[in-house]
Amino acid sequence: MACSSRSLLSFSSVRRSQPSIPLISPLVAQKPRSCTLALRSKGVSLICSNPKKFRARTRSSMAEVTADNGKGKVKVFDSEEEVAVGLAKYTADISNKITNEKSSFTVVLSGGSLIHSLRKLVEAPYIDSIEWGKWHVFWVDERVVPKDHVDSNYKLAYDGFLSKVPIPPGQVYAINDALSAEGAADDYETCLKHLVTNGHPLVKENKKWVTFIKDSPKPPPERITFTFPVINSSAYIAMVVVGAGKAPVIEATLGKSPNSEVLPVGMVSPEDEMTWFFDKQAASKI
Ligand SMILES: O=C1O[C@H](COP(=O)(O)O)[C@@H](O)[C@H](O)[C@H]1O
Repeated sequence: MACSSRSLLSFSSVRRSQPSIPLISPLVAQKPRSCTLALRSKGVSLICSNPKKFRARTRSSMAEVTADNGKGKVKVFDSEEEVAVGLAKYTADISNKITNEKSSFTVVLSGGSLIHSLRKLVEAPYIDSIEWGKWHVFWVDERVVPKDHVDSNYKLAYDGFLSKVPIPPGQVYAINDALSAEGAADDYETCLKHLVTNGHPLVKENKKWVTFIKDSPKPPPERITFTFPVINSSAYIAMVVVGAGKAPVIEATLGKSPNSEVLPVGMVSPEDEMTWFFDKQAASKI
């Protein structure tokens, strides 16, 4: 099929429509990156800047603080380890909710640190609770490199996640790495359009679904990315943000005085629910 390729896995098409596109993605970077250029837009409205509004839930081994406002739920965990547990529970719960009702569950991954944060999902009890056969996996952004290249988001996900779970290979949609960035973006868009058929509001979207860039400031320079109409057609979006290095971006995004400079994450708005997963370091400035 159009978005298939020949390297680490074999790929084939699915025959039915994809009712919704849940997305698992980390925070879009503050600095423009190729994969996120299309996402750079207005700032983000205030979210949970007042810690007093937080509703604390403490378990024996995990401290999780959850808040809610117009922009979504914010979960702050004591450590990255606890973020990983919280993310596994969240993902398994949504997967079970969807697969109990539908024949497929579509998950869109990013690259980066997200894959490490998904590690608990491939451990008990989560791994055994999930109907992996109904999963369909896409990438919200991908570097235009061979799929066995160290920079490939596909390879990152395969090594750290996909190789450990029984998702049918034909339901894992990697980019065609034999094409140019432009060709790969068009090809991925065509692939998506074949899968999102009648019944989903996205079928009426006539802007680009997947775009590309060739001069990313962060190497590798060539990337493709979903555009906002596709991202925002997700039912659920998880923003997973860990480490002190991300604290200034989180402050600029969700702090008391959100940066007026345009942050792409401000354009992210899923159909049903947005959930932010932070460790204490990432949330230290909000
Ligand atoms: O280059 C990329 O980086 C971003 C951010 O990664 P992180 O390590 O800071 O979480 C990632 O979301 C994207 O998929 C990847 O291509």
